[in-house]
Amino acid sequence: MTILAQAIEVTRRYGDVLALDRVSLDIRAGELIGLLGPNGAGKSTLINLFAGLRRPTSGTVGLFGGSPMDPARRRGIGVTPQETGLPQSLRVGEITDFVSGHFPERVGTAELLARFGLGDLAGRQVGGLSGGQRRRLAVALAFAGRPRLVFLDEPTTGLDVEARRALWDGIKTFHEEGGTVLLTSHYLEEIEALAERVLVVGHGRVLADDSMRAVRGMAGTRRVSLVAAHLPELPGVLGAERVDDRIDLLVSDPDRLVVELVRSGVPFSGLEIRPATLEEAFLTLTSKESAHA
Ligand SMILES: Nc1ncnc2c1ncn2[C@@H]1O[C@H](COP(=O)(O)OP(=O)(O)OP(=O)(O)O)[C@@H](O)[C@H]1O
Repeated sequence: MTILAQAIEVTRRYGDVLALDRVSLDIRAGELIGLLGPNGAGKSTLINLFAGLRRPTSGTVGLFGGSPMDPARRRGIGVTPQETGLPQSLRVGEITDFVSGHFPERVGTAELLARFGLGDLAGRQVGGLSGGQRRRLAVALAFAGRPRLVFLDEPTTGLDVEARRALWDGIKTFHEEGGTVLLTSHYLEEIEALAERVLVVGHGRVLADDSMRAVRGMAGTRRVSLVAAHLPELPGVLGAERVDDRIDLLVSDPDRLVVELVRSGVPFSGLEIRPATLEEAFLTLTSKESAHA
């Protein structure tokens, strides 16, 4: 599969701060990648390097087979940073025309706005938009120049459920048409809903880079759920939660737990075992990392 962007042994320092520490990864055509990591893990720095806004301290960053500093290559990407400032007095349609005008190929303004649920707002001044509408416009603009590769840094932070879904639809349509996306999010359900590949970063290092399914399983934990009045001490229980008469146990070895449970003779029913969620995997991966840091 064609590699659109690549980081090879990339380190980025800001003075004494080591934001990225020998990171290597490929972004291949057609992928939708979720980039996860706690605050300060180095996610925005990585996007800035791919977008040619920063240079690595050491290592190599490639975009479309050359340097991201080359403006001709940068025209092939779309970026929405975490914070954007849009001119308040311009109308939504005017800003969209203005941004599209910088690109040789473009999505028509009406089509672009419709894709992101902004079709009715083309004539509205940006100063009159709600925070959520403004954020959706900022994300839509990343797609204006028919990019091959889009970087979205926390695209839906602060959006309500409906606005978030409108944005997801726009991102999904782009991806279904063959577009490539790397997005960061603090909403794990967003990464679960959109991404096929998950990258977990912590302290500037890549802690996991695999399919959604594999990353979920990586933590090696399972959730065992059952109905019981009380439970004895059981081996390998990492966490427990009771809701009414149902008890949820986060465990490392579900087989052993069930054997011990049966051996204990305590009555129980409704036994269910399922893989850990992305959130559980994420917490396990990043807390292991802090323990080693
Ligand atoms: N311009 C800068 N000057 C100094 N330090 C910086 C600069 N930009 C980032 N850093 C530091 O580099 C580290 C990585 O920051 P980065 O913004 O890449 O993290 P992040 O994963 O995007 O975090 P968040 O989830 O909070 O957005 C942090 O310790 C941050 O304080």
